[in-house]
Amino acid sequence: MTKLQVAIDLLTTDDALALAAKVAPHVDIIELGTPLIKSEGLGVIRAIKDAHPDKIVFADLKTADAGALEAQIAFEAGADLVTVLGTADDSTIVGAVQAAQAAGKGVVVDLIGVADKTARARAVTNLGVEFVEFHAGLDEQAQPGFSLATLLEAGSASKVRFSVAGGVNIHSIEAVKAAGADVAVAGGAIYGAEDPALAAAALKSELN
Ligand SMILES: O=C([C@H](O)CO)[C@H](O)[C@H](O)COP(=O)(O)O
Repeated sequence: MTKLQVAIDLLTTDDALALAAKVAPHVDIIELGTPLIKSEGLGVIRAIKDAHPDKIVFADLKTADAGALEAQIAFEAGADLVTVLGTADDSTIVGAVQAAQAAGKGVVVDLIGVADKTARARAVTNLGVEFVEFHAGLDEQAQPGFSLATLLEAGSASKVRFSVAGGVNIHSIEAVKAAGADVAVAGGAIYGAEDPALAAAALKSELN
């Protein structure tokens, strides 16, 4: 079954905790967004893991270098999964994977900015990552003509374990599931909703 991941792109630990409390019953994975971690530091990872020990806590580090070190400090702070950029050198990904294996945790490779996402997804899967994120970032989503469909086609073609992030919402989540994604990531569709719990529940029900 496709899991639901909420991406918390808010800027304070208090706001992240408040949102997580509302949506946790409806999601499988709680993601601390890159801007949140940059704003609050690793303490926000510990705060969310302490509040939700039963959830998979995903630290969206978007690591580009020093893979082992960055992964290790996030795992020590309570993260279960960390992201490394697909544009990083293979040695950075391997370093993070080694830190994950030592901690009994996992690495996700974020394909944001990668030209041939399908080929890179296959290559990094061979390095031992948990899954690969087919991701169109917030800036790419804002470009005229952006389409999630291209991302879904690339994910399906990869034949590896993958998640999809790129403005996934109630209108597109069924297509994400149909594409064979292991995880559907939704940020703005949940934290930007008038009732985030209701929005998360509606997204989850599309995946069941
Ligand atoms: O990873 C993300 C982005 O780079 C900012 O950190 C988002 O969390 C991801 O794109 C999911 O958010 P939505 O696109 O708003 O669904």
